[in-house]
Amino acid sequence: MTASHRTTIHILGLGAMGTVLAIDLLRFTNALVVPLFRSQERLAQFQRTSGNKVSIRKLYLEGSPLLSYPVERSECPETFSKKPISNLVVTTKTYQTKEALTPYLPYINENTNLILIQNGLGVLELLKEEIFTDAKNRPRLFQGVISHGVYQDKAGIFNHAGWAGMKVARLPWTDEQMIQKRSVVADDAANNSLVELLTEPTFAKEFGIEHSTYQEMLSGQLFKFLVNACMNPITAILDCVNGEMIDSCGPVFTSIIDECLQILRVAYKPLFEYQEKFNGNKEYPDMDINAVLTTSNMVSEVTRIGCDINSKNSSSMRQDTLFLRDIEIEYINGYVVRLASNLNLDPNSCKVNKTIKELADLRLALNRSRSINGDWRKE
Ligand SMILES: NC(=O)C1=CN([C@@H]2O[C@H](COP(=O)(O)OP(=O)(O)OC[C@H]3O[C@@H](n4cnc5c(N)ncnc54)[C@H](OP(=O)(O)O)[C@@H]3O)[C@@H](O)[C@H]2O)C=CC1
Ligand SMILES: CC(C)(CO)C(=O)C(=O)O
Repeated sequence: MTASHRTTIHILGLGAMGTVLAIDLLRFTNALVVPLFRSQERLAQFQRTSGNKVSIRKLYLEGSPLLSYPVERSECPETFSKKPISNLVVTTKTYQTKEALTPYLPYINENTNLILIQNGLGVLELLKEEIFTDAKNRPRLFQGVISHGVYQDKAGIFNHAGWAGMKVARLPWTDEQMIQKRSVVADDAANNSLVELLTEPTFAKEFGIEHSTYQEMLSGQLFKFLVNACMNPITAILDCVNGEMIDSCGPVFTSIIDECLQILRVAYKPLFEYQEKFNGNKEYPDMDINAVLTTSNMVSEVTRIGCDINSKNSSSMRQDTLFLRDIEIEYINGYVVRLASNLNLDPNSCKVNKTIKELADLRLALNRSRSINGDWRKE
């Protein structure tokens, strides 16, 4: 990339994740960062209340400084320039993806780089089956598995609480492209404008970017999925802070993880067979997935990451149930239930995750009903 060249990157979903990414792109690259809002009203609100600036408090830095950077351009469907989009980041909640993308579909084509930065699984299937159904006009797709932790406080300020990086890889549109050669990574690093931007040395170091093959990213995505499949619904259902359940969560985590892994092993068979087929072949990276994604290892990893490292955190799903917002359960435990059905597995094979999903939905419904009808326990 020449010094004068400026990459434009649109961000659809300027919430916690959109903001943490936008700030570091503005700090460490010369990219033109363009947030896309849902409506003229939300765009005007951003311009009025923030003075066209994105801000975040870096809690992990000495003195917790509040960083603010001006945004040169921001748009919404009504004001959009109607030019093709080169690079698009999607940082909405998973269940908001389709609605958010719809107004911009005429400007997304086979030359667009689209990166999903979201938790959970299932959005790839949604893009294939409901959004980009014409195989000839599909964007180049990427996934970011992000482990940074950001929450919005009562004053509306985003707080970057945990620095933990992001794994990035190109997503395959077909199952046959699931296992990638190292050359795919090298080619994108040299020729793809989005990857070039995300791997610019200063930005990549400061944001913690790890660019890899799909199978390497996927193993990290399944790992993170298991963390979310345990931590998010259980903290929401019990209405507790992550660390409060550290001494007693082992049995329920074991049931959730064991069932998820049995289903994921069928759905992602090429990944679980990777080691015996590809390790030792220089064209592919070596991986040890079967040592990492075991029930006992994952129960201790989920407990360590969820309840110990994030002990003082309130999970994103619990936060959503407290603020009466929709929850991402269909893309976490609900995803495993849909997989079991799509794979024609015995309905009993997903009964733990089905029950956990139903209880999380019930928790949200109960909180919503109490906000209207009052809390009967206090009467
Ligand atoms: N927060 C965290 O620490 C982490 C979050 N994640 C994952 O990242 C993803 C994003 O989460 P997070 O950033 O926390 O979510 P937020 O709710 O903070 O942000 C979502 C943003 O999307 C915007 N949005 C929704 N619908 C539209 C639309 N139709 N058009 C334009 N913008 C829209 C929302 O705007 P509006 O206000 O108008 O609704 C909001 O600004 C989730 O999948 C989450 O699980 C992953 C790791 C950590
Ligand atoms: C890691 C964890 C569970 C931290 O709370 C998280 O990812 C979330 O809250 O969504």
